[in-house]
Amino acid sequence: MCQQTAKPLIQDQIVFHGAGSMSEAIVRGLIARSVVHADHIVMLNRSNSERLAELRSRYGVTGSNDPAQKDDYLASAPIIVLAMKPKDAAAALRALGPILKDNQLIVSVIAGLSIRTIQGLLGRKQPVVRTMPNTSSSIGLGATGIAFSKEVSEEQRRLSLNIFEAVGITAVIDEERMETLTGISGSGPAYIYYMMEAMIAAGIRGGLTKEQSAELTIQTVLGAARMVQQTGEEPAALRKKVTSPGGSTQAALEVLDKGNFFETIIAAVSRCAERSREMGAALDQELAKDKETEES
Ligand SMILES: NC(=O)C1=CN([C@@H]2O[C@H](COP(=O)(O)OP(=O)(O)OC[C@H]3O[C@@H](n4cnc5c(N)ncnc54)[C@H](OP(=O)(O)O)[C@@H]3O)[C@@H](O)[C@H]2O)C=CC1
Ligand SMILES: O=C(O)[C@@H]1CCC=N1
Repeated sequence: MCQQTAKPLIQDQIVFHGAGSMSEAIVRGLIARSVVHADHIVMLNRSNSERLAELRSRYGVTGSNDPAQKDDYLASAPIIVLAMKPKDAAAALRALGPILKDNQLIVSVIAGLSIRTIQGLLGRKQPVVRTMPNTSSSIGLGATGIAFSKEVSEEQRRLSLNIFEAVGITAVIDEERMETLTGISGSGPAYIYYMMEAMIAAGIRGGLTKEQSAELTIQTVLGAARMVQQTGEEPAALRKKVTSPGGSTQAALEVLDKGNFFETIIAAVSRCAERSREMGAALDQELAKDKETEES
């Protein structure tokens, strides 16, 4: 019997410009869900050859840090995902602009970097999709914020949504809200991991084995998230159901309140958003430098 292999949803080549944690999370998710075939994925970095070898052997993707080869890939790919650290973005965009053609889609995952600054540093009005994913994309449970520049065609919108819907949920938002979203879902996994670290440590201090403490913590976080999702009840209502008056949970929550837990989380989200804006402003200054050089 002839076996039918399903055609991947995305047939276009995707070039990841930057081959770190975030690129890997997206690539892993795309490949695991057969949304893009590994043959159509190219991962580029600046210099780390060992990392490229690891990605090649793990996912079967193409990897390169050879400057001429990288330019060839970048000059022809219909989709380029910008995934370097913000501090490396200005130089990368200045070098990228002159080799691009009009219709190549730029998808940025870079925190703080605005569509206007991307187009300014490229020196051309390229179609740009600004996104803020998170590392849970690697297991298909990502949450990605998306904003489009007006140059993005309907087909390119669909294509970029396909990429991120394949690795989790998406929220199309006004670009001005991207920093707040970063504070919630982009960086959010780190807050949850931090809380889990503390819970595991507390279990160990109380005499549980490391394995027991970790397993119980994981299941508790998983169960709590699923309860909110599946019951549709507000977190506050579910919290009340755990909290018997005068009981142990109430005693624990009183300690959290003494540490101003609720407002501390809100302050952390707010500082995260502010830091994203600061990183964006630093990249804006790079653009201002380009304009000054042009004028002088
Ligand atoms: N990690 C996360 O949870 C999230 C990250 N992001 C965003 O993703 C971006 C990448 O973060 P992350 O993956 O954690 O970073 P990493 O440090 O893990 O990876 C950065 C990658 O960029 C490469 N790089 C640097 N300069 C260039 C260049 N000029 N050309 C090509 N590649 C280059 C590096 O290569 P080499 O190692 O060879 O120098 C490396 O592969 C950031 O802008 C961040 O804001 C967004 C959402 C979540
Ligand atoms: O820490 C950072 O800057 C990036 C952005 C969101 C998650 N990590």
